[in-house]
Amino acid sequence: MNETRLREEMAELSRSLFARGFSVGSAGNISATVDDGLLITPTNSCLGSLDPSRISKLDREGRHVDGEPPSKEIFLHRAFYETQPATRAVVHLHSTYATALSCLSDTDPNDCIPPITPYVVMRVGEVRLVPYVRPGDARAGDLIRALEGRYKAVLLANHGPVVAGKDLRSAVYAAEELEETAKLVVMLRGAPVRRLAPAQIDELKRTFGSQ
Ligand SMILES: O=C(O)[C@@H](O)C(=O)COP(=O)(O)O
Ligand SMILES: [Zn+2]
Repeated sequence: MNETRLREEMAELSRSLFARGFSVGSAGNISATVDDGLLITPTNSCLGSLDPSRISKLDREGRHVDGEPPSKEIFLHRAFYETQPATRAVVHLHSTYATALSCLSDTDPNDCIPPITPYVVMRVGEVRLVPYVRPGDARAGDLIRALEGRYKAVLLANHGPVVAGKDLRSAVYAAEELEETAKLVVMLRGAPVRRLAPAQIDELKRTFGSQ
């Protein structure tokens, strides 16, 4: 996909997320790679009204070369690209239920989103909790790098989800699936939930791989 089309797709998908309440105000940020660097939503921008031509562009060294000033979470996004060669897009949201799980003190940090449906296994996989740092703190990048690329999705403690994908649409769809599953997890709290069995999870991974 060429850069012009990618900018348009970033604005379209962001608008769709905003319209359905996955993001409010100026919360969240989205990035995607291009041949000579990456595009990222401008800091303090509203996902509901991005201007494709004003989206920030950074070169391969992370220098701001075009558009409005980039999201302050650039360290977080770059850490995913550095540790996951197949990742081409990263989505960070404050979507309500995933953020609720990121705040609950009894969320298992190694298994924030249990494998309760096939689709969350196929689209998201295991989700790790990353310790709290202030939004925009470069240490968020260090915390992601420490995971050595093993997780496609994480919850930032007391903050919200971050999801990586092989392209922008995949990352957005995975972020949506993570949020919908977080909603189920919150709704089912206290109920005797049946998780998918390891053999069922293995079958899904064998059949569908990482989408
Ligand atoms: O929570 C925050 O402040 C950031 O993580 C965020 O979601 C929005 O920051 P910008 O992308 O810099 O607007
Ligand atoms: Zn945030």
